[in-house]
Amino acid sequence: MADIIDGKAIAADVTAKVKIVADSLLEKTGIQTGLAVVIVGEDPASQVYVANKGRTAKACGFHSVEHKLPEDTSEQALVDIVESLNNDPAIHGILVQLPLPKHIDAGRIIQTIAPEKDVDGFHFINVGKLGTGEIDTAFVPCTPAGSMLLIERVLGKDLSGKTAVVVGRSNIVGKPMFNLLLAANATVTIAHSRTRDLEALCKTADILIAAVGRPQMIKGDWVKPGAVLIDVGINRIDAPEKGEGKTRLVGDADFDSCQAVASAITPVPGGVGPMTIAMLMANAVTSAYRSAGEEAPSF
Ligand SMILES: Nc1nc(=O)c2c([nH]1)NC[C@@H]1CN(c3ccc(C(=O)N[C@@H](CCC(=O)O)C(=O)O)cc3)C=[N+]21
Ligand SMILES: [Mg+2]
Repeated sequence: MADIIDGKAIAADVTAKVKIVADSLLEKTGIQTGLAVVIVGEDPASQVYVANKGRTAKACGFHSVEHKLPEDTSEQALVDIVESLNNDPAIHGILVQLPLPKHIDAGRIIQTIAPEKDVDGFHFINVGKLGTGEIDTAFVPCTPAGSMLLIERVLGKDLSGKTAVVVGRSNIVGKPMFNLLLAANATVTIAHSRTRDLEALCKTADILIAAVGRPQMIKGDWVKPGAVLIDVGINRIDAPEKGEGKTRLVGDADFDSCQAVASAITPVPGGVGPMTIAMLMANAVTSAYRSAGEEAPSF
Protein backbone atom coordinates (compact mmCIF):
# COMPACT_ATOMS: atom_id res chain seq x y z
CA MET A 1 0.00 0.00 0.00
CA ALA A 2 1.56 3.29 -1.11
CA ASP A 3 2.32 6.15 1.28
CA ILE A 4 0.18 9.20 0.53
CA ILE A 5 2.37 12.23 -0.24
CA ASP A 6 0.86 15.10 1.74
CA GLY A 7 1.08 17.98 -0.74
CA LYS A 8 -0.98 20.22 1.48
CA ALA A 9 1.46 19.88 4.39
CA ILE A 10 4.56 20.23 2.18
CA ALA A 11 3.01 23.31 0.54
CA ALA A 12 2.44 24.77 4.02
CA ASP A 13 6.17 24.20 4.80
CA VAL A 14 7.10 26.03 1.59
CA THR A 15 4.82 29.01 2.22
CA ALA A 16 6.05 29.28 5.83
CA LYS A 17 9.60 29.52 4.46
CA VAL A 18 8.49 32.02 1.81
CA LYS A 19 7.07 34.24 4.56
CA ILE A 20 10.32 34.11 6.53
CA VAL A 21 12.48 35.05 3.54
CA ALA A 22 10.00 37.72 2.35
CA ASP A 23 10.01 39.30 5.83
CA SER A 24 13.78 39.20 5.92
CA LEU A 25 14.07 40.95 2.51
CA LEU A 26 11.61 43.61 3.69
CA GLU A 27 13.58 44.20 6.87
CA LYS A 28 16.93 44.33 5.08
CA THR A 29 16.03 46.37 1.98
CA GLY A 30 12.54 47.80 2.50
CA ILE A 31 11.31 45.77 -0.48
CA GLN A 32 7.94 44.07 -0.04
CA THR A 33 7.37 41.25 -2.52
CA GLY A 34 4.58 42.25 -4.92
CA LEU A 35 2.46 39.73 -6.83
CA ALA A 36 -0.18 40.69 -9.41
CA VAL A 37 -2.79 38.21 -10.64
CA VAL A 38 -4.88 39.13 -13.67
CA ILE A 39 -8.09 37.28 -14.51
CA VAL A 40 -10.34 37.90 -17.50
CA GLY A 41 -13.92 36.63 -17.38
CA GLU A 42 -16.08 34.76 -14.89
CA ASP A 43 -15.04 31.07 -15.04
CA PRO A 44 -15.92 29.86 -11.50
CA ALA A 45 -12.96 27.43 -11.17
CA SER A 46 -10.57 30.23 -12.15
CA GLN A 47 -12.17 32.52 -9.55
CA VAL A 48 -11.48 29.90 -6.86
CA TYR A 49 -7.79 29.58 -7.81
CA VAL A 50 -7.34 33.33 -7.99
CA ALA A 51 -8.92 33.76 -4.56
CA ASN A 52 -6.57 31.03 -3.18
CA LYS A 53 -3.55 32.77 -4.68
CA GLY A 54 -4.54 36.13 -3.22
CA ARG A 55 -5.12 34.64 0.21
CA THR A 56 -1.80 32.77 0.21
CA ALA A 57 0.07 35.86 -1.02
CA LYS A 58 -1.29 37.89 1.89
CA ALA A 59 -0.39 35.09 4.33
CA CYS A 60 3.19 35.31 3.00
CA GLY A 61 3.24 39.04 3.76
CA PHE A 62 3.20 40.08 0.10
CA HIS A 63 1.77 43.16 -1.54
CA SER A 64 -1.00 41.36 -3.46
CA VAL A 65 -2.89 42.90 -6.36
CA GLU A 66 -5.78 41.40 -8.32
CA HIS A 67 -7.09 42.69 -11.62
CA LYS A 68 -10.51 41.21 -12.42
CA LEU A 69 -11.46 42.17 -15.94
CA PRO A 70 -14.71 41.56 -17.82
CA GLU A 71 -14.98 38.75 -20.41
CA ASP A 72 -15.17 41.31 -23.27
CA THR A 73 -11.84 42.97 -22.38
CA SER A 74 -9.88 43.66 -25.59
CA GLU A 75 -6.48 42.12 -26.25
CA GLN A 76 -4.93 45.58 -26.44
CA ALA A 77 -6.43 46.60 -23.06
CA LEU A 78 -4.89 43.47 -21.52
CA VAL A 79 -1.51 44.19 -23.15
CA ASP A 80 -1.67 47.70 -21.68
CA ILE A 81 -2.35 46.35 -18.17
CA VAL A 82 0.51 43.83 -18.43
CA GLU A 83 2.87 46.59 -19.61
CA SER A 84 1.88 48.84 -16.73
CA LEU A 85 2.62 45.96 -14.31
CA ASN A 86 5.96 45.37 -16.09
CA ASN A 87 6.81 49.01 -15.34
CA ASP A 88 5.53 49.01 -11.74
CA PRO A 89 8.49 48.69 -9.32
CA ALA A 90 6.15 47.46 -6.54
CA ILE A 91 5.31 44.35 -8.60
CA HIS A 92 7.83 41.47 -8.83
CA GLY A 93 5.57 38.73 -10.19
CA ILE A 94 2.81 38.82 -12.80
CA LEU A 95 0.42 35.92 -13.43
CA VAL A 96 -2.26 36.12 -16.12
CA GLN A 97 -4.74 33.33 -15.39
CA LEU A 98 -5.22 30.89 -18.29
CA PRO A 99 -7.23 30.07 -20.27
CA LEU A 100 -8.05 33.50 -21.68
CA PRO A 101 -11.22 34.21 -23.68
CA LYS A 102 -10.99 33.06 -27.32
CA HIS A 103 -10.78 36.57 -28.79
CA ILE A 104 -7.47 37.17 -26.96
CA ASP A 105 -4.19 35.71 -28.28
CA ALA A 106 -2.81 34.11 -25.10
CA GLY A 107 0.63 33.68 -26.69
CA ARG A 108 0.92 37.42 -27.32
CA ILE A 109 -0.07 38.19 -23.72
CA ILE A 110 2.46 35.71 -22.26
CA GLN A 111 5.28 37.13 -24.40
CA THR A 112 4.33 40.65 -23.22
CA ILE A 113 5.09 39.77 -19.59
CA ALA A 114 8.63 40.90 -18.65
CA PRO A 115 10.67 37.65 -18.36
CA GLU A 116 12.07 38.76 -14.98
CA LYS A 117 8.48 39.03 -13.63
CA ASP A 118 7.15 35.90 -15.38
CA VAL A 119 6.52 33.81 -12.25
CA ASP A 120 4.58 31.23 -14.31
CA GLY A 121 7.74 30.53 -16.34
CA PHE A 122 5.81 30.58 -19.63
CA HIS A 123 7.81 33.29 -21.48
CA PHE A 124 10.17 32.02 -24.22
CA ILE A 125 13.19 33.30 -22.25
CA ASN A 126 12.30 31.20 -19.22
CA VAL A 127 11.33 28.18 -21.33
CA GLY A 128 14.67 28.47 -23.15
CA LYS A 129 16.65 28.78 -19.93
CA LEU A 130 15.01 25.67 -18.51
CA GLY A 131 15.64 23.80 -21.76
CA THR A 132 19.34 24.72 -21.74
CA GLY A 133 19.93 24.01 -18.05
CA GLU A 134 20.06 27.67 -16.87
CA ILE A 135 17.65 26.80 -14.09
CA ASP A 136 19.22 29.12 -11.50
CA THR A 137 18.19 32.29 -13.34
CA ALA A 138 14.93 30.99 -14.87
CA PHE A 139 11.43 30.83 -13.51
CA VAL A 140 10.25 27.23 -13.58
CA PRO A 141 6.50 26.65 -14.13
CA CYS A 142 4.83 26.17 -10.75
CA THR A 143 3.10 22.80 -11.23
CA PRO A 144 6.24 20.95 -12.46
CA ALA A 145 8.40 22.73 -9.86
CA GLY A 146 6.00 21.65 -7.11
CA SER A 147 5.88 18.10 -8.47
CA MET A 148 9.70 17.92 -8.38
CA LEU A 149 9.71 19.05 -4.76
CA LEU A 150 7.32 16.20 -3.91
CA ILE A 151 9.54 13.71 -5.75
CA GLU A 152 12.57 15.09 -3.90
CA ARG A 153 10.86 14.46 -0.54
CA VAL A 154 10.48 10.77 -1.44
CA LEU A 155 13.56 9.96 -3.55
CA GLY A 156 16.03 12.81 -2.88
CA LYS A 157 17.48 15.26 -5.40
CA ASP A 158 19.49 12.84 -7.54
CA LEU A 159 17.39 10.56 -9.72
CA SER A 160 20.36 8.79 -11.36
CA GLY A 161 19.39 5.33 -12.56
CA LYS A 162 15.65 6.02 -12.27
CA THR A 163 13.29 5.73 -15.21
CA ALA A 164 10.59 8.41 -15.44
CA VAL A 165 7.57 8.49 -17.73
CA VAL A 166 5.60 11.71 -18.16
CA VAL A 167 2.14 11.13 -19.61
CA GLY A 168 1.17 14.42 -21.27
CA ARG A 169 3.11 16.85 -23.47
CA SER A 170 1.71 20.28 -22.59
CA ASN A 171 3.91 23.36 -22.43
CA ILE A 172 2.64 24.01 -18.90
CA VAL A 173 3.32 20.58 -17.36
CA GLY A 174 4.66 17.78 -19.59
CA LYS A 175 7.54 19.54 -21.34
CA PRO A 176 8.94 21.42 -18.31
CA MET A 177 8.52 18.24 -16.21
CA PHE A 178 10.65 16.40 -18.78
CA ASN A 179 13.41 19.01 -18.47
CA LEU A 180 13.38 19.01 -14.66
CA LEU A 181 13.51 15.22 -14.41
CA LEU A 182 16.32 15.14 -16.96
CA ALA A 183 18.24 17.81 -15.03
CA ALA A 184 17.92 15.57 -11.95
CA ASN A 185 19.57 12.72 -13.95
CA ALA A 186 16.46 10.59 -14.51
CA THR A 187 16.03 8.74 -17.81
CA VAL A 188 12.86 10.34 -19.14
CA THR A 189 10.21 9.47 -21.72
CA ILE A 190 7.22 11.63 -22.66
CA ALA A 191 4.10 9.73 -23.65
CA HIS A 192 0.94 11.18 -25.17
CA SER A 193 -2.28 10.32 -26.99
CA ARG A 194 -0.41 8.89 -30.00
CA THR A 195 1.87 6.66 -27.94
CA ARG A 196 1.55 2.95 -28.73
CA ASP A 197 0.98 0.62 -25.77
CA LEU A 198 0.89 3.35 -23.15
CA GLU A 199 0.12 0.81 -20.47
CA ALA A 200 3.35 -1.17 -21.05
CA LEU A 201 5.40 2.05 -21.18
CA CYS A 202 3.91 3.32 -17.89
CA LYS A 203 4.83 0.00 -16.31
CA THR A 204 8.54 0.69 -16.95
CA ALA A 205 8.46 3.87 -14.81
CA ASP A 206 10.06 4.20 -11.38
CA ILE A 207 8.54 7.70 -11.43
CA LEU A 208 5.21 8.11 -13.22
CA ILE A 209 3.76 11.57 -13.87
CA ALA A 210 0.09 11.60 -14.83
CA ALA A 211 -0.65 14.86 -16.68
CA VAL A 212 -3.12 13.94 -19.41
CA GLY A 213 -6.27 15.69 -18.22
CA ARG A 214 -8.40 12.55 -18.38
CA PRO A 215 -10.08 11.54 -15.14
CA GLN A 216 -8.81 8.29 -13.57
CA MET A 217 -7.22 7.10 -16.82
CA ILE A 218 -4.09 5.50 -15.30
CA LYS A 219 -5.01 2.22 -13.65
CA GLY A 220 -3.18 0.24 -10.99
CA ASP A 221 -2.16 -2.49 -13.43
CA TRP A 222 -0.28 0.17 -15.48
CA VAL A 223 1.93 0.93 -12.49
CA LYS A 224 5.27 -0.75 -11.70
CA PRO A 225 5.25 -2.17 -8.17
CA GLY A 226 7.01 0.33 -5.88
CA ALA A 227 6.78 3.26 -8.31
CA VAL A 228 6.31 6.88 -7.20
CA LEU A 229 3.15 8.27 -8.80
CA ILE A 230 2.62 12.02 -9.15
CA ASP A 231 -0.92 12.85 -10.23
CA VAL A 232 -1.10 16.31 -11.79
CA GLY A 233 -4.71 15.97 -12.97
CA ILE A 234 -7.53 17.98 -11.43
CA ASN A 235 -10.85 16.83 -12.89
CA ARG A 236 -14.32 17.53 -11.57
CA ILE A 237 -16.62 14.54 -12.09
CA ASP A 238 -20.22 13.79 -11.15
CA ALA A 239 -20.61 12.23 -7.71
CA PRO A 240 -24.22 11.01 -7.49
CA GLU A 241 -23.25 9.05 -4.34
CA LYS A 242 -22.88 12.46 -2.60
CA GLY A 243 -26.36 13.47 -3.73
CA GLU A 244 -28.18 14.81 -6.75
CA GLY A 245 -26.06 17.18 -8.87
CA LYS A 246 -22.98 16.84 -6.60
CA THR A 247 -19.42 16.63 -7.97
CA ARG A 248 -15.98 15.68 -6.68
CA LEU A 249 -12.35 16.20 -7.71
CA VAL A 250 -10.31 13.29 -9.07
CA GLY A 251 -6.88 13.02 -10.66
CA ASP A 252 -5.68 11.44 -13.89
CA ALA A 253 -4.87 8.25 -11.96
CA ASP A 254 -7.39 5.82 -10.52
CA PHE A 255 -6.32 6.39 -6.92
CA ASP A 256 -7.44 3.19 -5.20
CA SER A 257 -6.04 0.71 -7.72
CA CYS A 258 -2.79 2.72 -8.08
CA GLN A 259 -2.30 3.07 -4.32
CA ALA A 260 -2.33 -0.72 -4.04
CA VAL A 261 0.74 -0.98 -6.34
CA ALA A 262 2.84 2.20 -5.95
CA SER A 263 5.18 2.96 -3.02
CA ALA A 264 4.12 6.63 -2.84
CA ILE A 265 1.26 8.51 -4.48
CA THR A 266 -0.14 12.05 -4.46
CA PRO A 267 -3.85 12.47 -3.67
CA VAL A 268 -6.30 14.75 -5.49
CA PRO A 269 -7.17 17.12 -3.92
CA GLY A 270 -4.30 17.80 -1.50
CA GLY A 271 -1.36 16.75 -3.68
CA VAL A 272 0.10 18.75 -6.56
CA GLY A 273 -2.59 21.50 -6.49
CA PRO A 274 -1.49 23.16 -3.24
CA MET A 275 2.16 22.84 -4.36
CA THR A 276 1.36 24.86 -7.49
CA ILE A 277 0.25 27.80 -5.36
CA ALA A 278 3.20 27.42 -2.97
CA MET A 279 5.71 27.47 -5.86
CA LEU A 280 4.06 30.61 -7.25
CA MET A 281 4.82 32.29 -3.93
CA ALA A 282 8.38 30.93 -4.02
CA ASN A 283 8.88 32.30 -7.54
CA ALA A 284 7.49 35.71 -6.54
CA VAL A 285 9.82 36.13 -3.55
CA THR A 286 12.72 34.87 -5.70
CA SER A 287 11.91 37.62 -8.19
CA ALA A 288 11.91 40.23 -5.42
CA TYR A 289 15.36 39.02 -4.23
CA ARG A 290 16.73 39.20 -7.78
CA SER A 291 15.35 42.75 -8.20
CA ALA A 292 17.30 43.75 -5.06
CA GLY A 293 20.50 42.12 -6.35
CA GLU A 294 20.33 39.70 -3.42
CA GLU A 295 20.96 35.98 -3.68
CA ALA A 296 17.60 34.24 -3.85
CA PRO A 297 17.04 31.38 -1.39
CA SER A 298 16.20 27.91 -2.70
CA PHE A 299 13.05 26.03 -1.76
N1 LIG B 1 -1.35 31.42 -15.62
C1 LIG B 1 -1.82 30.37 -14.95
N2 LIG B 1 -1.03 29.76 -14.03
C2 LIG B 1 -1.50 28.70 -13.31
O1 LIG B 1 -0.77 28.13 -12.48
C3 LIG B 1 -2.85 28.26 -13.53
C4 LIG B 1 -3.61 28.93 -14.48
N3 LIG B 1 -3.07 29.96 -15.18
N4 LIG B 1 -4.88 28.55 -14.74
C5 LIG B 1 -5.53 27.49 -13.97
C6 LIG B 1 -4.53 26.50 -13.50
C7 LIG B 1 -5.03 25.59 -12.39
N5 LIG B 1 -4.22 25.90 -11.25
C8 LIG B 1 -4.43 25.35 -10.00
C9 LIG B 1 -3.80 25.80 -8.86
C10 LIG B 1 -4.09 25.27 -7.62
C11 LIG B 1 -5.03 24.28 -7.48
C12 LIG B 1 -5.36 23.75 -6.14
O2 LIG B 1 -4.96 24.27 -5.12
N6 LIG B 1 -6.15 22.66 -6.05
C13 LIG B 1 -6.61 22.08 -4.80
C14 LIG B 1 -8.13 21.92 -4.81
C15 LIG B 1 -8.88 23.15 -5.21
C16 LIG B 1 -10.37 22.90 -5.36
O3 LIG B 1 -10.97 22.41 -4.41
O4 LIG B 1 -10.89 23.22 -6.45
C17 LIG B 1 -6.02 20.70 -4.61
O5 LIG B 1 -5.65 20.06 -5.61
O6 LIG B 1 -5.95 20.25 -3.47
C18 LIG B 1 -5.66 23.81 -8.59
C19 LIG B 1 -5.36 24.35 -9.84
C20 LIG B 1 -3.31 26.84 -11.58
N7 LIG B 1 -3.41 27.20 -12.85
MG1 LIG C 1 -5.14 2.63 -10.62
